[in-house]
Amino acid sequence: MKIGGRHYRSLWWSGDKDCLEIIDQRWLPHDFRVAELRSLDDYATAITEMWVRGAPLIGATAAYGIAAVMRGDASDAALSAAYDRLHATRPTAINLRWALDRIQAALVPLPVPNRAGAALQLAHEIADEDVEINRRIGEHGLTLIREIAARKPAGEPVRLLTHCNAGWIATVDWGTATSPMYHAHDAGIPLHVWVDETRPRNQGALTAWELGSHGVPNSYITDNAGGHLMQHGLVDMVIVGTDRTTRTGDVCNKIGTYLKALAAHDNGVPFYVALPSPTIDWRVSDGVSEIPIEIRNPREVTHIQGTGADGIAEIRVTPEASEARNDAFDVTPARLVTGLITERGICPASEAGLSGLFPDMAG
Ligand SMILES: CSC[C@H]1O[C@H](OP(=O)(O)O)[C@H](O)[C@@H]1O
Repeated sequence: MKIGGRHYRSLWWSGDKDCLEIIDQRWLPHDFRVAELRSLDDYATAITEMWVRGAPLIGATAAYGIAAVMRGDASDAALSAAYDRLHATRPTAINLRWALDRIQAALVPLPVPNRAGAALQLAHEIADEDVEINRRIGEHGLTLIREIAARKPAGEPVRLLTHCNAGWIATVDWGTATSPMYHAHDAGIPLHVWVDETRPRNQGALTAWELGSHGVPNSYITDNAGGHLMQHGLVDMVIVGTDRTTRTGDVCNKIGTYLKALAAHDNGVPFYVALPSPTIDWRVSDGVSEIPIEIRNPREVTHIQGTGADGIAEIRVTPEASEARNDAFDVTPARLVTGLITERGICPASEAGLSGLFPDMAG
């Protein structure tokens, strides 16, 4: 992703500073700030407080967190403590466990003196793999957008709707749901993206910011508008990301995704999910009953962050005494999902579909 003409990943290891540098998403879209993560506390705070967010990016950050700890203490005890601390940061995105399990399995058999170097190398590999996975998701998703474009008069934009930010800034690069958008835009296909604001944290503003930075036309809409736009024939396809998808194709994603899927189903609008394979949880079959849903601080609901004459500020939107509940994710049953766009191709949201593409992982 280019910002001001310079290519950035969402995070990168700085050999000079001997730390991980991240784009600190707390201040986006109003301010572009880079933060440095050094200690285990830094990494845990960055994930918990959403300095970095998005399932794939959380996983990559955790891998670098283990690598950072190994540079100081590569003992079994330190590895185990770091795993537990990072695993406890956020419960829903499966990429966190996937990355921690992968790096722990690689390090445990190694002699302690070899672990720091191996951990950093594996963290780099996880980050690089994410970029390639998302690039391929973009290529496969592009075929769907091309098919829609072919049915339209020349020059008429393909209208996509997306929820939350499953974009470049939710991954190391490209994004998942946004990757097909970038590929289609770069291929010259006219697009218009309806971007759900995505209360309570308004991650849609991140999507609007990154799409705008790449020149992709988009409109920021309220979460409640999507169904209405579909009823009026203004949405050709919905494409969202996921934080954890079951082996049967149930899709856990940002709160509100389920409602969009219901509206899409009711209006015959294709509903696709961009799904990197590290986001598949092969251990669970029923998403609604088995996926842990993160309950976040109600303050994220009662207050909203924005910018104005005095810079970035947070204001209360509810009465002082109001209580709030902040479930951060919901689960869309596979029956409402038209298809899953993976790095290996597009498949139905079903156990047969996923195991057909990933026989080496399905077990
Ligand atoms: C490419 S996965 C992005 C996924 O993660 C987001 O959740 P959060 O912002 O809380 O980390 C959202 O569910 C996105 O779809």
